[in-house]
Amino acid sequence: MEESIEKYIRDVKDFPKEGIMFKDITPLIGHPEGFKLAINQLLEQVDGLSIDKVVSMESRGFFFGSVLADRLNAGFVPVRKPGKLPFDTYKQEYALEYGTDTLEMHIDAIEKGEKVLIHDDVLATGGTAEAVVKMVEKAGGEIVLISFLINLAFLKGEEKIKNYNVKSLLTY
Ligand SMILES: O=P(O)(O)OC[C@H]1O[C@H](OP(=O)(O)OP(=O)(O)O)[C@H](O)[C@@H]1O
Ligand SMILES: Nc1ncnc2[nH]cnc12
Repeated sequence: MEESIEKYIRDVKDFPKEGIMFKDITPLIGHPEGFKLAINQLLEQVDGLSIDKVVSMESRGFFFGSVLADRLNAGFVPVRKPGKLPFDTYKQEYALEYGTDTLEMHIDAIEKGEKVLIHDDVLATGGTAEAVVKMVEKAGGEIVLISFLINLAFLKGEEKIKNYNVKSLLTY
């Protein structure tokens, strides 16, 4: 059986709020062998798909998203929290497992018809991923894969992005 990244994920109880079991990926990225393993497994998920742009969300999505873009010879598109991107942006509100927020993406970051991989570390309620999907589609991008390290399946986030090709390395 293929080695799992699971041993590098730390559970932190009641962070950032009581009742949340936080999946901490800092041990994963802190161990070179864990980081490499995760990168290689994320690349296996892409499995020959041609990708023009990798889109990832601030901030934990950036850890792997930019590496994937380099390895796939794709461009990298940061989706950021409000007020951080300097040029004109699409804006999308969303609900989180622990609050609400807005995300932004530059309006010229994706060209019509470009093939897009959306990557984030964790799929929880799916609000973040759904917001990013909406902005990518507003820009005219074609979403070929939405990839995660971890799917917290009990939060049913996949239902919000059920019409897409969704893959995760670990499911809880
Ligand atoms: O599926 P959802 O319920 O929308 O939650 C998943 C999102 O929550 C976390 O980000 P967070 O907003 O905590 O920001 P961070 O990456 O900057 O820590 C995580 O990195 C995902 O982006
Ligand atoms: N439980 C959780 N652990 C880590 N990241 C998250 N993002 C949303 N919920 C999370």
